[in-house]
Amino acid sequence: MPPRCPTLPGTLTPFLYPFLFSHAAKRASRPLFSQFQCRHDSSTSEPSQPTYEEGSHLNPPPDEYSRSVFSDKATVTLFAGSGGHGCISFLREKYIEKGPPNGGNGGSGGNVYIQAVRGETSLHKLGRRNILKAGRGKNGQGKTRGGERGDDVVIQVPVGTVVREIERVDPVAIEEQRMKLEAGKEDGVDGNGPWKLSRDKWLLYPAVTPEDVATAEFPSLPRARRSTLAMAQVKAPISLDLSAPMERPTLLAAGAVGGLGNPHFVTKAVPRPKFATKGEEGMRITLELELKLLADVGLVGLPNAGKSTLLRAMSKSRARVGDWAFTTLQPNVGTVVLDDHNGRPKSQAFYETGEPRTNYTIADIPGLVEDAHLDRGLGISFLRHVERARVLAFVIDLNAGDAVQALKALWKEVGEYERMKIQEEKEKADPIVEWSPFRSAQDALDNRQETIVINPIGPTLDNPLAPQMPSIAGKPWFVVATKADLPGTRENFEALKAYLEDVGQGICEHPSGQTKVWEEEVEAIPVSAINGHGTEKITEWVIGLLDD
Ligand SMILES: Nc1nc2c(ncn2[C@@H]2O[C@H](COP(=O)(O)OP(=O)(O)OP(=O)(O)O)[C@@H](O)[C@H]2O)c(=O)[nH]1
Ligand SMILES: [Mg+2]
Repeated sequence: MPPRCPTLPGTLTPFLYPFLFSHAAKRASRPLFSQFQCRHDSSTSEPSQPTYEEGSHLNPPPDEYSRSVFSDKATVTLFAGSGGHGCISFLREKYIEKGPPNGGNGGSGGNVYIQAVRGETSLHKLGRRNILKAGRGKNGQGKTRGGERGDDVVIQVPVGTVVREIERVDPVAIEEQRMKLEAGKEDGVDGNGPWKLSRDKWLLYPAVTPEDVATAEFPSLPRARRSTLAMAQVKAPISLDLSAPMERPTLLAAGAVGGLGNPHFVTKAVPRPKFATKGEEGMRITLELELKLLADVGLVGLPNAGKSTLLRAMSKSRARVGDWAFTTLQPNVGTVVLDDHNGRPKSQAFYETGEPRTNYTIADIPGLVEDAHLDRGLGISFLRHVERARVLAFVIDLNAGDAVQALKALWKEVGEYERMKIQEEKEKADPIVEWSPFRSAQDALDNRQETIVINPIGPTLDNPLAPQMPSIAGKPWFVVATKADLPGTRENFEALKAYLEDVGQGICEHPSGQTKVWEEEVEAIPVSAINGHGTEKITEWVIGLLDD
């Protein structure tokens, strides 16, 4: 791999307007990476002939791209393990002709757990597998040996996943329900008593003939049993918001218990029972998973701004790069490792849990076009990702016209989208009940109708930033001014910087057009992603924002 900051002879030496940059660095109150400075020349003249290292990681040949695999939604069906069958066996020893029963119980089925972990960034693996089955418990064996437990399944999901239950089939609950319904009845439909209907729940000794089965007198079937672990299960219906990494997995579905061996059915009348019970069937749960938090930083920009190149410059991502719009059609998430390769984290940054931060994630979001909020150019599906980043980095191409206008255009789309979402939420939160209490015949003839609005809760248009709503304008943000290596971009950057200063001082309106916004200093960081220059400053800034 080429070095992170390749210094090409004759190019980019005056890179990144040092006089502007050093001023910003001085003002920034977050110098967490003291030893982490990008080397750049002190000359301030514009570059004349940009040349890039062809075929490098940042300017890759077409066959160097990895296929983007990302999914923010998945539906999975989980099967808890079924229990193993009980065993029918008898002691066999010399001089003991008809030994007592000694069949072991079946092992219980495997459990299904869920765990939110750092490092996972997408749900595509789960979406692809679709069905996850815990292992079945092994059958019991002779000499009172119980069956082995089935293998557990742990579903690992990215931090920020929301889990909702769609469907649940719990055979034990169905059985309990059936028993409750038939509890009062003396006899079942076939006159054998309610419990004896379930002949399929019994296992018979191999030597038993079909006639024996038909006429066999079974004892009452034991109640459907749940494993004791079921107490620790997440309450049904499952609804989880896994917004923090979990030290231990949480139990979603406990495996079913195993069947009972034949010693359980010994009575005076039947000292050597030739039957045992089958294991319970495991439950089936269908879950819908959705990624609420995509990454720590979301790159928001117009098409072709250089977002994917920036992601490649900052992480080991092999996102597709191309000199045309819509190269990226679904988010690419990259991880920026903060380690300085000496075994110690490089920064003094910490996760919310207090542990030292070792990395952060960046999502390269597909480009937004004008009227994206009206779903132009797959707009809504792209904008959906914007609200899933903790910090927004607006990527502005300094070589593509007025940077301030580009920033305003991006904020306009984001702001409009947010307004639409709030309106949608408001409609959901205002259940309208149409009610016609006909009190008299006359009333009915008049066809009177009343409309009652119950609990107008949640954010409204008057109060768009009401609590419990994630607000995009309230997220920390900054600007990455990219392609700063190209000639004639400095003025554009200066204008952008001046504009952001005005926004900070309240001279200019916030580009989102909203009033309740994130109010801290907005930094503009010039970079040349294609050369990997200036990206360290982004890391420094992001860490500061994530730490706040
Ligand atoms: N000169 C220069 N060119 C750059 C820089 N960054 C990206 N480019 C070029 O700009 C073009 C677009 O880059 P991408 O990274 O694909 O842009 P994008 O924003 O991901 O584009 P979409 O995915 O289509 O929205 C490519 O030809 C890059 O080589 C830069 O810092 N300097
Ligand atoms: Mg791209």
